[in-house]
Amino acid sequence: MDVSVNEVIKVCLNMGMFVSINQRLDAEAITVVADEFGYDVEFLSAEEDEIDTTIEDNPEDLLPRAPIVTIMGHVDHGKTSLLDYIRNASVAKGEAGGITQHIGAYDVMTKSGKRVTFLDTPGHEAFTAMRARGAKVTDIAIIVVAADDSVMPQTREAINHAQAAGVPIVIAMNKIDKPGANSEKIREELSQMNILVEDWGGKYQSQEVSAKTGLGIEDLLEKVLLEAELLELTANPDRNAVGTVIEAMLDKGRGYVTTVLVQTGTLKVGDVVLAGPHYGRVKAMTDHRGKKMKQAGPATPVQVLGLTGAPQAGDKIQVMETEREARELATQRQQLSREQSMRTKKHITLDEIGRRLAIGSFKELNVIVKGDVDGSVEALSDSLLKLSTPEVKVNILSKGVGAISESDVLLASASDAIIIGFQVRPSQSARKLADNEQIDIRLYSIIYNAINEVKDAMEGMLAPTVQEVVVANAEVRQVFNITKVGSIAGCMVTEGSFTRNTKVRVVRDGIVVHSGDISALKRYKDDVSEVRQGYECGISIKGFNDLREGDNIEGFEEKEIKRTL
Ligand SMILES: Nc1nc2c(ncn2[C@@H]2O[C@H](COP(=O)(O)OP(=O)(O)OP(=O)(O)O)[C@@H](O)[C@H]2O)c(=O)[nH]1
Repeated sequence: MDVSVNEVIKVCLNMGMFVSINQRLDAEAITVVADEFGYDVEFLSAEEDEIDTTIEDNPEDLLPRAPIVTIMGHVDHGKTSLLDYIRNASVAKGEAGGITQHIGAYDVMTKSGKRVTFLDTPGHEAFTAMRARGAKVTDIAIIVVAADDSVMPQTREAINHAQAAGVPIVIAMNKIDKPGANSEKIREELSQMNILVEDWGGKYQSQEVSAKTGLGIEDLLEKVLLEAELLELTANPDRNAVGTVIEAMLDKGRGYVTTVLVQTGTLKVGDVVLAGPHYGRVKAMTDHRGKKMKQAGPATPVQVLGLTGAPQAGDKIQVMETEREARELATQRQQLSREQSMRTKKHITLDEIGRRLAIGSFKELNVIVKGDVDGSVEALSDSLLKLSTPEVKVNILSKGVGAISESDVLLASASDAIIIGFQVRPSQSARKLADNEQIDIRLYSIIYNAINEVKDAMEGMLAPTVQEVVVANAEVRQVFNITKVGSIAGCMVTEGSFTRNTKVRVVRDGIVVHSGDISALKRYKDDVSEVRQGYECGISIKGFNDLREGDNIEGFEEKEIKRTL
């Protein structure tokens, strides 16, 4: 802007911001300061802001590359077994020698001579955690369903997570060797969630497999390859490599060991790389059998030695021209991340919708719905979908019964969604993660309120509303049933304080089982007016005698919240 630092500082001070010359301003402050001097600010996205890793490739330089596959599914349906079988089967084909190591990813050759790369951290949590960090690695998801079991909650979740990411799905019906296996039942159950497999005239490929005997696994890989062909996956091997960090650790003998999945270009021994806030020169590379490699092309997983620290899974890694440039950028990133750990990135909230509508950048509202019973989840999801307007589309990314979990919060973070809970609560860890990630979790006990609030937000007119604010929490440690009085819960107040007038909710396994008022609040035998955090007390609840050990009693107040749009 061609103004002196002192002038900038003066403007900041006038706005009540006490800044120093070394301080970074946030986007909002920058806009205001620039405006003072008659400038408009245009923000580039974080990636554009740094170095250009998206060098345009000439179409003629692009060559087909192997697909990158993640395996997801319900607990014990055979994700790990399938990954292990595929890995070991490829060793048997004459490549034996090295001992297979779990380095986070591996690639195999199919019988038809094509390569497929697998991410070796099964499960949708890992998949979505990467996505939440901005890394898009997976091309295709294999959803494993045990044919002797059923489509389970985590099967549904995995499908939702893959779909939210726009990643095509291939179904593997596993454990087909077992006497109780019934793949027809699985097809039926999948169809109920709109996943119609090809055998039933749908678009989803599926394959019966056994991770124990290997039956059907070659066919499964061929189907994955077919799916990959439709995606026309290409990359330019003839450029500086860019990839994603899959995992990293400190090895006593070898220093920092980083598993990298090269996505484009070719990574070579001797290259200088920048990986998140770390850098280094590639000293050596090995594949998942410990075999030394001189170079690694697109879709190849390699273990890299030579970095100065351990980047996080999902960090981007890229080749730099000079070590000096890499070091400077690494230092800059370390400083930025220190500063940014205080701020968090802005995810969508209901209150934020009005602002985004006003600047015309709001086209889709992504929602995750959790509820206490199937009926209410369906009713709520249907009504929310109907709120779509020509301007703003409502997408239900995922819906399900049960407490709001960490995996829900991760999905919200990866897909910029809000979470709506009906008569359910977030688990402790989910609440913490949501705080960190700044995810808007809205809890309702009346469907009508949920729909109205979202509707108002979408019309850009969230009126002042009454919001419930949790003011106290207690754990039920013991329950006494006293004739004529009913049940009294012996509790420990773990947060805030309860008074006799505090409204309460009983939460069991994340689901609200009762809402109402306290009828008695006691310390030992005496009635008291207040009990604070860290104290034990007895609580009984008006008209509710089903208190159980392990329940949580949540105290809340209704506060009028003024919306500022
Ligand atoms: N008979 C039979 N058993 C299988 C098959 N696949 C997996 N199993 C068994 O099922 C159990 C669970 O398999 P895992 O591979 O650990 O399942 P997973 O989905 O990775 O489980 P988590 O890692 O706990 O989520 C193990 O005891 C396996 O031996 C199969 O095709 N046939």
